[in-house]
Amino acid sequence: MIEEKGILFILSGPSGVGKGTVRKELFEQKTDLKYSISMTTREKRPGEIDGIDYFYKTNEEFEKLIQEDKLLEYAKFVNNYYGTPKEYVEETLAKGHDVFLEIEVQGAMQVKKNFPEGVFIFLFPPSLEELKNRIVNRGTETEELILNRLKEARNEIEMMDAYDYVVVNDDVEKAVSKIQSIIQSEHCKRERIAAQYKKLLEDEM
Ligand SMILES: Nc1ncnc2c1ncn2[C@@H]1O[C@H](COP(=O)(O)OP(=O)(O)OP(=O)(O)O)[C@@H](O)[C@H]1O
Ligand SMILES: Nc1nc2c(ncn2[C@@H]2O[C@H](COP(=O)(O)O)[C@@H](O)[C@H]2O)c(=O)[nH]1
Repeated sequence: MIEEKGILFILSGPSGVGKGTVRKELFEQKTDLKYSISMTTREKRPGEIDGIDYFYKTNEEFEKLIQEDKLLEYAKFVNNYYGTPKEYVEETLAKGHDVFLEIEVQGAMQVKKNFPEGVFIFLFPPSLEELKNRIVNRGTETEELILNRLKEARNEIEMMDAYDYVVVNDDVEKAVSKIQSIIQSEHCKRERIAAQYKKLLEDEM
């Protein structure tokens, strides 16, 4: 029997590189991917909606989810918890849909341990200066939080080699188009494996 599970795509990279912007644009264009909405303990930003941007949790609620093993991965990032709901991802993949995660690097490395067959994409800034400009100009963080996020960014960039693909986000449209190509290419790889498997079965008959 040929396995028809969906593919897990993980988009990661330093804070402010444009993961959310690129992911939103990708989902404007590509509708058959399923986005896994994360859980977080951070404060809602103006305009964010519970159940669309994140599922907002208290620390106690989040720690209960950890204890109950309800998260595929989680990380503490600049004093807040972030995590991926396990059941949603597993059930959606089992139904044959591709799932897309947009998460930071520590979490991506946990996913890699449990889902080595996932496709790991690192979004890279055109420069560290531009990364800083993007976080500052977004205007959602205090100066202290911006500095903390930039400090993390240096460690995160060092993990780039653990990823399958690196996409430079100098231009949103170009980055989305590259991610679309990666998705197509991964599907072609799976089709090749399925075809080889089918041929093997036919040869045995
Ligand atoms: N290619 C780009 N060129 C110029 N500005 C960009 C580009 N991509 C994203 N931005 C801008 O950079 C800022 C940060 O983008 P975004 O919030 O998507 O980053 P992020 O990686 O999701 O950040 P975080 O990890 O902190 O959530 C936003 O103001 C966004 O409009
Ligand atoms: N490990 C995880 N990281 C996540 C998840 N959802 C989002 N994130 C990442 O956290 C930082 C900060 O996000 P922000 O919304 O406060 O700017 C960013 O890198 C996100 O990609 C998750 O489920 N797990």
